[in-house]
Amino acid sequence: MAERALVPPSESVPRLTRPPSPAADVGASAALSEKQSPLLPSQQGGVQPDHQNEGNPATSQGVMMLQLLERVIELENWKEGKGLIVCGAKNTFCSGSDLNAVKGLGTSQDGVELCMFMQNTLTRFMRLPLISVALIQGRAMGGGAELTTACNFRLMTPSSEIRFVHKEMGIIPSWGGTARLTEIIGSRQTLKVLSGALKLDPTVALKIGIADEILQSSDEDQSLQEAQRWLQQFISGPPEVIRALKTVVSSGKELALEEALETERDVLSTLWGGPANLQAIAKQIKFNK
Ligand SMILES: CC[C@@H](C(=O)O)C(=O)SCCNC(=O)CCNC(=O)[C@H](O)C(C)(C)COP(=O)(O)OP(=O)(O)OC[C@H]1O[C@@H](n2cnc3c(N)ncnc32)[C@H](O)[C@@H]1OP(=O)(O)O
Repeated sequence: MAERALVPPSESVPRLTRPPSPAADVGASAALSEKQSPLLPSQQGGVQPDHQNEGNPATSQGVMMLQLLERVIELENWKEGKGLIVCGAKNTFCSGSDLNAVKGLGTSQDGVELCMFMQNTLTRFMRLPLISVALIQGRAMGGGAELTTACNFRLMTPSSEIRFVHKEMGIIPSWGGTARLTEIIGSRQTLKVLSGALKLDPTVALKIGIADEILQSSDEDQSLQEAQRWLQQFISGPPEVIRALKTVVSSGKELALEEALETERDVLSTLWGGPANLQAIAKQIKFNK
C-alpha cells in the first residue's frame, strides 16, 4: 500500500481571517522555484525526489508536494516581497500529478487526502500578499492547469497550452481549480473548458479570459524576461502598498461584504499617514500626464 505522505498539515483549507498588517520592507519579484516545477517528475526537470524514496513514485510525489508547501511557507515569511513568477522547466509548465504515483494512490481516501493537501497549499499560495504570475511555457496539464489558476495572472508563450484533462482521467479538478477557474472565466466557460477537456492554445485562452497576455517569445529565458517586465508595471511602488492592495483584493473576493469592508479599514489604517502617503502628498503629484 502506498505510504501516506500526503496527509495535510491541517484537515481543511484555512479560513481567510482578516490579515495582519503588511510589512514595510523593500520588495522584489522572484520566481517561486526558478527552473523548477513543483509537481513534475524528475525526467521533466522537476524537483528531484528524495533519495530515500527512490523507486517509490507515490512517495516521491509526496516529497515534491511537500516541497511546494515549504516554498509557500517561505513566501508567507517573505515580508518584503511584492510579486512572484511561477514557471516550469524544459519548456513544460507542469504536467500535473506523476501518473506513476497516481497508480499507487488508488482509493477514494487517497484522492481526498491528495485533494485536501493541495487545496490547503494552493489556497495559502493564492492568499499571499504578493502579485503572482504563472508563466506558461509549454504545457500546463491536469494539476498543472489547476496551479495556473492559483496565480493572479497567466502569461502564455506562443507555443504553450493549458488543458484540464481531468475528465479524460475520470475525475474533476479538485485542487481548488474548479472554483478558481469559475471565478476567473465564469461558470459557462468553465463548464465548456472542463467538460470538453479543451486544448487551450494562447489565442483561445486569451479570448475566453484565462490568459492575460500572449508573450512574443517561446524561448525560456526571453519569455521569462518578458514576464518580468510585464509584472514590473504592477509591482512598482512601495511594498507595503502593493501588499496591501493584494490583501484587500483577496478579502474582497473571499469575504462577505461587511468583513471585506472591515479589512479595508484595517489595512488603510496601516497606510494612511504612512511614509508613502505623506511623500505622495508632499510631492503634490499630478496624474494628468
Ligand atoms: C490525479 C491528479 C490529476 C489532478 O488532479 O490534477 C492530474 O494531474 S493527472 C496528470 C495529468 N497529466 C497528464 O495526464 C499528462 C500526461 N502526459 C502527457 O500528456 C505528455 O507526456 C505531455 C505532458 C503532453 C508531454 O508530451 P511530450 O512533449 O510529447 O513528451 P513525452 O510524452 O515524451 O513526455 C516526456 C516524459 O515525461 C513523462 N511524463 C510527462 N508527464 C507525466 C506525468 N504527469 N506523469 C508521469 N510521467 C510524465 C512521459 O511519460 C515521458 O517519460 P518517458 O516516456 O520515460 O520519456
